[in-house]
Amino acid sequence: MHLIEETFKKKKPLICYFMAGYPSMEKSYETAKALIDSGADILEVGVPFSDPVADGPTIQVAHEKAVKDGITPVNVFELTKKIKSEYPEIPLILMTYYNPIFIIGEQKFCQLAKENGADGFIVPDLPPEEAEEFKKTANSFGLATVFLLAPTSHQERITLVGRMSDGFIYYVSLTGITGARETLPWEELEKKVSQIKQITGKKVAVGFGVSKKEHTQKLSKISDGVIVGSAIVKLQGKGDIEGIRKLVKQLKEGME
Ligand SMILES: O=P(O)(O)OC[C@@H](O)[C@@H](O)c1c[nH]c2ccccc12
Repeated sequence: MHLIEETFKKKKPLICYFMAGYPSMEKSYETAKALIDSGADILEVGVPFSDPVADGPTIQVAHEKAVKDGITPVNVFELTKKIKSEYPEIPLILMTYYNPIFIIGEQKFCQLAKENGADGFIVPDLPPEEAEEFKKTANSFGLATVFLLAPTSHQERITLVGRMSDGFIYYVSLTGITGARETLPWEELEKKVSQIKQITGKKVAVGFGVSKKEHTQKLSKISDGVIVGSAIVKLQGKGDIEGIRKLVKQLKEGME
């Protein structure tokens, strides 16, 4: 069975996003280790890109600095390889905009991802309607493609994503960009997640805005997994590895 699926079978995972190469290659490796050692079940590895349209200020800054420092997909693959060799049981999902895939080529990108320990992809600017070819290629390498749904997604889109998404569906808690929030639209969230689960029969993990234990506590009751990004990346940028450990432990506490 695929590693992502297996992880969801065992528990409701805490999925942690961080940016590769930020604020340095070494620090991003330390970040990954700290995330896993303090309880992250799945990592989303951010691939730096010059025009991250879905990202809020915190992650934008991370993209910008990593790009300026010359971090390339090749560097990201070096990092995933290193993480995978140390933590073979932790799924690594590359979170990348489509452009780097386009430049390297779908076939080659998937091959490199596979060779370097990745387990799948989330490509936020590749709509499922246009992803048939990429999914086919990724799947031929045994790599998962995870797709997103949002509060604005209707039945037809939900059905399509249900068919296209491997392992789980990423439900975006709110319309807008990534970034830690004080509160989430709980009522709508609960309704939508159960609707998606009912239509697709797939696991649904929720991300966007999650920043504290109170959030993970509520989300783990109404969904199959929780995704956290900006709250981590903020600490990552300061090189605050201890802070990352503390945060992940707290978020994880909410899920037990
Ligand atoms: O940062 P947040 O609000 O905690 O949300 C997770 C998110 O960062 C991560 O999954 C992500 C990073 N970049 C993205 C782009 C699109 C969708 C999702 C993402």
